[in-house]
Amino acid sequence: MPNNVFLVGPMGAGKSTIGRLLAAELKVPFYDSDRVIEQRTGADIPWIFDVEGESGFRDRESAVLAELAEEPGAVIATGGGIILRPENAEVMHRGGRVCYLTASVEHLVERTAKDKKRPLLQVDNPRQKIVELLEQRDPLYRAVADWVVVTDRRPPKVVARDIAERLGQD
Ligand SMILES: Nc1ncnc2c1ncn2[C@@H]1O[C@H](COP(=O)(O)OP(=O)(O)O)[C@@H](O)[C@H]1O
Ligand SMILES: O=C(O)C1=C[C@@H](OP(=O)(O)O)[C@@H](O)[C@H](O)C1
Ligand SMILES: [Mg+2]
Repeated sequence: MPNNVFLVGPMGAGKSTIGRLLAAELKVPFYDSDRVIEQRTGADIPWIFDVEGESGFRDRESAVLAELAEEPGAVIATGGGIILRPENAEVMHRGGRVCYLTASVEHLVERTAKDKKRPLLQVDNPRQKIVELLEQRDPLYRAVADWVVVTDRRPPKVVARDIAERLGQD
């Protein structure tokens, strides 16, 4: 039975940042599904969205997730849209435990404003887009998650330790 930890949640929740720290804390490998998709494609995410569309990106994302879920014990940061395809929820359940990382809209807006690598947020009103995505996706994150961790006003290292402790209790 694989014993991976999957981090799910909205853009800016800290999945990539906290995932890396959590893996170091647990001394297990770390994978960020977005980075693996970019390696396999030989192009970055904005290029994939531009040329292949969101559905092309989702196809690649599901294939990479299925591959990473075969790891025996790793921390896997997913992209914010991983829960859009129901089969991905199944794959994560079979592959280990799922932690839903989230934060207030204010924090998500602030944390995602710094770079332009998220195609879905390159709109006139990213805040409104974040709110809409959360409304659509929050129930899906909750449905797949074994537990929820709020990252507001807590540095990534503290959140990583909190998750590591929680994993040790299970
Ligand atoms: N708990 C936190 N407190 C403050 N800043 C954070 C926190 N978690 C992440 N960040 C910052 O927010 C930005 C987005 O984080 P990232 O890990 O890429 O999120 P995600 O992968 O969930 O989209 C990065 O600049 C990161 O340093
Ligand atoms: O929410 C989404 O649909 C997406 C989130 C991104 O990952 P992060 O959640 O790590 O920013 C990345 O997969 C892509 O831009 C699409
Ligand atoms: Mg990320």
